[in-house]
Amino acid sequence: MSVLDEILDGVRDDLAARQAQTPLERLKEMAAAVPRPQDVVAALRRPGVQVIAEVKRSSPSKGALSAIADPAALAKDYADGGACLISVLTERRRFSGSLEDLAAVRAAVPTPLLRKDFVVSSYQLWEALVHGADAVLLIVAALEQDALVSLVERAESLGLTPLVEVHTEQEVERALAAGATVIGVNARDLTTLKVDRDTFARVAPAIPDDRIKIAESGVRGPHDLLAYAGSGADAVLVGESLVTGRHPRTAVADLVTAGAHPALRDRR
Ligand SMILES: O=C(O)c1ccccc1NCC(=O)[C@H](O)[C@H](O)COP(=O)(O)O
Repeated sequence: MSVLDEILDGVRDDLAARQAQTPLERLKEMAAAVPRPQDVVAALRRPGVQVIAEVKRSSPSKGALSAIADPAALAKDYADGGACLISVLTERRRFSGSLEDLAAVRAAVPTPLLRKDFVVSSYQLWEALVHGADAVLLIVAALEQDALVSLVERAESLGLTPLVEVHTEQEVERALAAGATVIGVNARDLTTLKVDRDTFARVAPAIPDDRIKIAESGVRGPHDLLAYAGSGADAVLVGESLVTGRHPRTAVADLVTAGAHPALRDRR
């Protein structure tokens, strides 16, 4: 069984437990009381290469990364550094995240938020909405095509922006067939966990220019942002190097400064 399959098994078990505790109808009532999600596409279309900063405590590939006792404080650093979107991992077993982290970050910053999880059911979209997300990750490799299409449609109908994640050209075809506007190319192969920074340059040409292209994983600093930008990335998603570094606000600000270089503005 691949790591991704193991993660998905745990996600489904945890999801069943939450569904038993909070029926969908109750979640829908709660969603009626939260503001409509922000326009993430507009945020990602700003000039230059945008920075998505991730709240990530641990990972299957690296184990424990950072205790992050106060995810809201970290998110404030990210927002102050100029992140255009903050990604909050909510998967519990392998990433030590939670929906409570997402709600705490929502209460602390006005920046748009991405619920980063392994979404397999529309129930998780309602959870994302209730806990303050503006966008949700949908991983092509984790979903049959019918489920992907229906989750993209359902997310959009709730006002959530789906970030559809791919790793190969074939997965780009599936993302496009599902109508994805925002497509993330993950340099990490979720079956082997290996990071290959050349993945974006190989896969991104299959993504039409009217879509938003995000380079995910493996960004150690401005030089990696610039390399991804050179291959056409509109944004980069960064986790490990920010949570393991000593100065997350400065690290985000350095990335934002690199992404705002005049040569990278007005490329769209
Ligand atoms: O990070 C992992 O080990 C991982 C394993 C299996 C599925 C997903 C995984 N990570 C999610 C991500 O894609 C990253 O958190 C995100 O792209 C940031 O990457 P990085 O900057 O390399 O932490």
